[in-house]
Amino acid sequence: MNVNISGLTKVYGKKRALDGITLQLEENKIYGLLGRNGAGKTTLMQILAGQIMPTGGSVLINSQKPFENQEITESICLINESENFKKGLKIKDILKIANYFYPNWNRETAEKLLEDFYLNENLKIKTLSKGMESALGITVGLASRSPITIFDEPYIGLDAAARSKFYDLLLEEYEEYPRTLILSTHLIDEITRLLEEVLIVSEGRLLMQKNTDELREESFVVNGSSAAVSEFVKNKNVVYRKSFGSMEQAVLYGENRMEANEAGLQVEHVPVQDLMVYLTAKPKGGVSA
Ligand SMILES: Nc1ncnc2c1ncn2[C@@H]1O[C@H](COP(=O)(O)OP(=O)(O)OP(=O)(O)O)[C@@H](O)[C@H]1O
Repeated sequence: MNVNISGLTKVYGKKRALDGITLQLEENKIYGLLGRNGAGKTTLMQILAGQIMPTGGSVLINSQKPFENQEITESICLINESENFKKGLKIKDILKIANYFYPNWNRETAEKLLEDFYLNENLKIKTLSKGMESALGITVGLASRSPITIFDEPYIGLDAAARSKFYDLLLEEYEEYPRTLILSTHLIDEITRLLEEVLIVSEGRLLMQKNTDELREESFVVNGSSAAVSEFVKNKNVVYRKSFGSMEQAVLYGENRMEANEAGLQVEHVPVQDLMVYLTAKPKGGVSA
């Protein structure tokens, strides 16, 4: 399913949660939706999933508006950080509802994932720990096999081993049954390897949409003498700079790392999480994609 978002705004009272977002998502890719607290990620995902209405602009999924449009919403599964399931139900009830709601629901996958996360179908939602509830959300999200599956920080309470299992299961499922996956998380460096494209949102605006490999190639840290670094960064896009005595470090975005090598500077990789922090820092605000 293709997603076309144009000039999308969402206003809550005086707050512009989304402020003119334009982007396209292609079918069967894994996207990372990144940004600081309050950037507008959840709002964007809820609009995509047809759960809330935009204030302005348009969202078209296969040329249709998603809001209260069952033909579209049954093809989208949004798993939130918490409160995905009614407390009084049992896990097996959730699976039955999911089977009814999602046309591509796969019962065997759900059973396998429950086993992988050591969850018993007879447990009531209200007895689940935070981590167990997250594992159930992940199970429903992956077993839904929805053409657009969105995970909004789905790892609350999951320990590092369970998160790592989630990432592996997600890749396994995606390889076997490709779909569009949108992941939003603050644990950015954990998921970077999964992402084909990175989207960074800041203060309701899309700051960047880039292929992850290109992003890695075009962003880097240079270290060297202050004189050499100052000379190199002239007229370049520097997103962060720090001095240590006579030495200096600079982080560049959208530049050619070969030039830094040729200038004799020490060049290092910059983690996407750090890059996001630099790009969304105030007062600089960021740079164009
Ligand atoms: N229902 C609402 N009523 C009023 N303001 C809201 C509502 N939902 C979101 N907002 C505001 O809109 C802005 C964007 O919120 P949103 O939850 O989309 O951000 P986010 O990027 O998902 O943040 P986080 O990473 O902290 O979850 C915030 O300033 C938030 O306070």
